[in-house]
Amino acid sequence: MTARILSGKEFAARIKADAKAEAEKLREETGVMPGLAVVIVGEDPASQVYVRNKHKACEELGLHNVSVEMPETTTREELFAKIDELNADPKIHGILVQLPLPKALQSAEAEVLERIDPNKDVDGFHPVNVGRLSNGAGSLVPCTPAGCIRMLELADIPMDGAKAVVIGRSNIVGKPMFNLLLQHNATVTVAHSHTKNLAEITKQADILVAAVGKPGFVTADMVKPGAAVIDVGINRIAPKKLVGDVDFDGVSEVAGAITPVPGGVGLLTVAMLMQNVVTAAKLQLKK
Ligand SMILES: Nc1nc(=O)c2c([nH]1)NC[C@@H]1CN(c3ccc(C(=O)N[C@@H](CCC(=O)O)C(=O)O)cc3)C=[N+]21
Repeated sequence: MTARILSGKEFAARIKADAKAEAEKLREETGVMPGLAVVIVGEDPASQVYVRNKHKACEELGLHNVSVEMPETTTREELFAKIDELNADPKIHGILVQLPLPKALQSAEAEVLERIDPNKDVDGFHPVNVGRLSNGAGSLVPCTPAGCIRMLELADIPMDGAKAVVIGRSNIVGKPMFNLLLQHNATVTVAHSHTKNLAEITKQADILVAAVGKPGFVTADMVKPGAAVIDVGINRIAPKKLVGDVDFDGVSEVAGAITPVPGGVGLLTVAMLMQNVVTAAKLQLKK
């Protein structure tokens, strides 16, 4: 069997088209165009690529967007002041502080994320939004997991009653993915670096999500025939060579559906960010 390739490009286009229509309707009704501010501290080259992709998407949708570039030497107080300014700016509905922060600021990460107005938190990383998601009332949900769920819906891959296994327990992917799959009535297991007999567990999955950060970690012998395999990994193994956490060639012989890297989940992440900017604008107009 050869797996159906779930094209990030195709599903991202549908998510962006929906967000664009919603943004245009909002503009007609209220005169407000949703706006995004991306704050990038320091000069991590990978971060610069992602930030560029986010701005391209904003341009494509006609969203207002600004890029705030701050030097590597930025202090915690300077970053707080910038966030306060964006929180108060009526043209900005979404604020994203690109992670990882430079080393000197990493210990302040939680405080930085909590400084963002929860209704402008388009990453869904603020504890208020984490709590809302956990309670089943999330509106600003982390973009990568939300994009994966939307893709499963659009691809008609059933979650209700399915057995889902998520490998990885990060705040950005693993934990929110667990909550979203659970809300869609999947039976969810979260596996991680201390999990014993991992292959035995992953082989039961109808939906397998890999968010580990290790190139080629998921191999064909770990996958149930016909499963949907979602590869969240982004591993740069050479300057221009990006691979996922899944051994794509081997696993695509066993799986029923699989996302490629690049061209998979990364594109869904950016598309769902656009949707979150529109959702955030609506939340603020309601107040
Ligand atoms: N506060 C915050 N929010 C984030 O959402 C966030 C972040 N920090 N830090 C880094 C990660 C990573 N991320 C990606 C965005 C786009 C692609 C993307 O567009 N990928 C393309 C091309 C990638 C390439 O060619 O390098 C693809 O997979 O085809 C990937 C990864 C957002 N992140």
